[in-house]
Amino acid sequence: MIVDEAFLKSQIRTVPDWPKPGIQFRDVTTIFENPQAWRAVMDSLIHRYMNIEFDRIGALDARGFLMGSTLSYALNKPLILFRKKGKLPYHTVAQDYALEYGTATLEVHADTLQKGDKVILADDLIATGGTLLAASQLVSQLGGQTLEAASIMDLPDLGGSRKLKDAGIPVFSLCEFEGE
Ligand SMILES: O=P(O)(O)OC[C@H]1O[C@H](OP(=O)(O)OP(=O)(O)O)[C@H](O)[C@@H]1O
Ligand SMILES: Nc1ncnc2[nH]cnc12
Repeated sequence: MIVDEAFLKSQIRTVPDWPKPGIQFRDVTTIFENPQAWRAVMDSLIHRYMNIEFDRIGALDARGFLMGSTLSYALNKPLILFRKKGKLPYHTVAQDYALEYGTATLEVHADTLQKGDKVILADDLIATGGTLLAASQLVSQLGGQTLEAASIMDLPDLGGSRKLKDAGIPVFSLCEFEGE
């Protein structure tokens, strides 16, 4: 089962000029508020990963937490939280990255992975790819491997999915906003 792309796109709100002029903000809160759309999104992702061998789900702060949590529950896999800087209490490893509208640092607990672990990363959206690339660099730094990066939507005009693929990270998105 895979959600219909046109239906999914129609359920995502676009907010022009937020948080900065020129940015078309793709607002996924409208998916979370819509049980039919949210269930279709999560059923699609669960279906994709239910027969694949992997060890952990990595969820990206903040909207990726909702996807990662649901996948972890449904597939009975450990959940790793990749958090924005300064939120995790124990020993961490950190990676700086650039966003469409700023810079940030992602952290994860240093003992969150075992060497050789295969990880599925989950985030709502791929724009420049900086966030997912930073998470996959942290996975590699800890001796793991990113099996795939899963997102609800890809914004290919910003080049992120291409950048991830070029870095050897397979990408899966349920819909794309291209040239719009
Ligand atoms: O592909 P990229 O250019 O890295 O952009 C994608 C990231 O940007 C958004 O998060 P944001 O950093 O705005 O933070 P939030 O989830 O805390 O709102 C989105 O949820 C992704 O995590
Ligand atoms: N255009 C966009 N819409 C929503 N979230 C984003 N994160 C980075 N770019 C974004």
